[in-house]
Amino acid sequence: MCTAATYKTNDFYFGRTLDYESSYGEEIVIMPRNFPLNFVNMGRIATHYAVIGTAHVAQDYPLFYDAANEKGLAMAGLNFVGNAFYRDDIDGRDNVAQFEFIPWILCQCANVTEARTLIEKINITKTQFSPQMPAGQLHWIIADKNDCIVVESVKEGINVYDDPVGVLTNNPTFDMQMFRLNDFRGLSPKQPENTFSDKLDLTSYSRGMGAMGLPGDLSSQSRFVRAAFVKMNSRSAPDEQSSVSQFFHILNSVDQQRGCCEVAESKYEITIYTSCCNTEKGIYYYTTYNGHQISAVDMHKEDLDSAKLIAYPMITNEIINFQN
Ligand SMILES: C[C@H](CCC(=O)NCCS(=O)(=O)O)[C@H]1CC[C@H]2[C@@H]3[C@H](O)C[C@@H]4C[C@H](O)CC[C@]4(C)[C@H]3C[C@H](O)[C@]12C
Repeated sequence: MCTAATYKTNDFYFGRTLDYESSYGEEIVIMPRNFPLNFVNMGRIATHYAVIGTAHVAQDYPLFYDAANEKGLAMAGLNFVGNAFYRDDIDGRDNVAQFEFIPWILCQCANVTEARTLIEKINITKTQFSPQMPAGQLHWIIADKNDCIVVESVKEGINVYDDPVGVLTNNPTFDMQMFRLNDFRGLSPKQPENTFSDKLDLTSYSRGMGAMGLPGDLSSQSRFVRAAFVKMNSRSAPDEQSSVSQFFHILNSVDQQRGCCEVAESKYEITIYTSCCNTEKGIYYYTTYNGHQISAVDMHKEDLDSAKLIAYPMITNEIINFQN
C-alpha cells in the first residue's frame, strides 16, 4: 500500500509513503537537463527540465517512483492492482510505456495544465522495461501548487480525475475513494455536540471525539479517508521546518509498522520510505523505515546542466541524537 499527499504553506510540498514487503533498491536520483531520454516510441528528448525523485536505476535509466521537476510539477505512481490496464501501441497516439510516464510528463510539462494537454494524446503501453521487470500496475497523482489530478489507465480508457483533496492511495478507483468521504462528512477536529438524543445527557469525556469513527486500519480506502482528514485539517506555521515537519506528520498517520499487514507467510508490508519534496526549492526530504531522521537532497546544489544521472543511496539506518 502507498499513500501520496500534497500540502501548501509558503511553498508547495508533495510526497508519498512507499509501502511494500521488499525493496527494488531505490535511490534519490537527480536527472539533469541534458541527460538524454530515449523513449521506446516517442523518440529522443536530449534537453528537458531537471527532475529529482526516488528511482531504481537500471541500465543507467531512472525508473522513477515519485519525482518533481524544476518547475514545481510533481508526480507519483501508486499500486493499482487489478484495475490498471495498459494497451499495445495505438496508431496516432503518443505511445508511452508505463515506466516512461513520469519522465515523459516531468521532462516536458511545467504545470498540471500542460500535463493535462499531453495526457489527452497519450496511450500508456504495456511495454516492459526489460524481460525481468514486468510492468507495475499503477495509477498516478500529478500536482503543482494550484492543481492536482489523478490519472488511471483502465479497460475503458484513460480517466483523468480532479483531486481536490490532494491525496491518493491504491484501490479502488479514485472516484470511489473520493465518494467514501461522504460517509465521514460529520467528522470534525472540534468536540461534537450531543445530537444523539436530547433526552440523554451524553458527555464528551475525552478530547478528539469529533473524529470518532475515522478508520484506523491499513486498507487503502481507510488510509485515503484518514490521510484526507489529517491533510485537510492540518495546521502549521508556513516556514520550511514547520511545513516539512507537518508534512511528515500527515503521512505518518498512514504509516505501516512491520507485523500489522501480512502479505505472505511471515512477510509483512512496511513503509519503506516516506518522502516530502519542496517542489519550489527542489529539495527532496525523506525518512526510511529504520531511518527516522529526516535526510535531504537539494537538486540545486548539483550541476543541473550535466548529462549524467546523480544518485544518493537512501540512508536506511537509525541515527540517534544522543544528548549526553
Ligand atoms: C510496488 C510500488 C508501489 C507500492 C504500493 O503501492 N504498494 C501497495 C501494495 S497494495 O497494492 O496495496 O497491495 C511501485 C511504485 C513504483 C513502482 C516502480 C516504478 O514504476 C518503476 C519501475 C517500473 C517497471 O515497469 C517495473 C519496476 C519498477 C521499479 C516499479 C516497481 C514497483 O511496481 C513500484 C516500486
